[in-house]
Amino acid sequence: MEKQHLLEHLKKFLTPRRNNLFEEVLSKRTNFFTVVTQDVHQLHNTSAVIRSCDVFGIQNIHVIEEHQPRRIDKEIAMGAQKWIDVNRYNSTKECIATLRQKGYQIVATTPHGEAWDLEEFEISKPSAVFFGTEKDGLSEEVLKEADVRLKIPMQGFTESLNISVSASIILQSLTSRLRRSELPWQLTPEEKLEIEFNWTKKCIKNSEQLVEDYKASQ
Ligand SMILES: C[S@@+](CC[C@H](N)C(=O)[O-])C[C@H]1O[C@@H](n2cnc3c(N)ncnc32)[C@H](O)[C@@H]1O
Repeated sequence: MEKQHLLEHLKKFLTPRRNNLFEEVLSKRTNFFTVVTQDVHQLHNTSAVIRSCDVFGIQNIHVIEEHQPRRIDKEIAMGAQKWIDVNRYNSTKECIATLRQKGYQIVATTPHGEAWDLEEFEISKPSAVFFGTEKDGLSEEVLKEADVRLKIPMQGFTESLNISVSASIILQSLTSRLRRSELPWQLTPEEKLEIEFNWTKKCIKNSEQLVEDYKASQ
């Protein structure tokens, strides 16, 4: 309740247009699907995936950096990382365990072998959708651990799609079907409050001071 009051206070420092936009975007956000990248080499690829998460309404992305440095390309994400929760891991094992604990099935995307075609993939379960590196794809560890494998059917000579292109195609399909379904895909009121609070704070220059002043005045 205190956070709700604090948010109402902070919202006075934003324009009505900005506050309405936050509410509109939040009403379309989901945690029903979440995205995971595993040791992606090219920063612009990770950043492009983050940007697609924002566009398709995925609130959380999980970035595994077991063999890659911890950097995200701000320019290419076009500021999208400001609106998305980026969860970082040093180990694939830890990431999988965390996501399973949150109730996600593990979905490995791959251009090879036995896998569900995207349009036939059953969307009824909360899913963490894993994407692999540019050269080698997902590790054996993820492919073995996965509950389901998923592929975008390809008709040409090329062996695979670029990772960020495949993330966009998959997210577009999954989220459009999800929003047409009766599944409980929307964020909870608690999640919405937390996210709107963080977004609002990020848009106000002296937000920390305003929060302190407000608390002191109560
Ligand atoms: C450039 S591909 C990796 C190619 C790699 N040689 C391999 O064997 O997987 C990078 C990532 O994009 C995704 N991807 C690419 N093409 C795909 C397809 N047709 N279906 C599903 N995912 C795909 C997968 O996550 C893959 O790990």
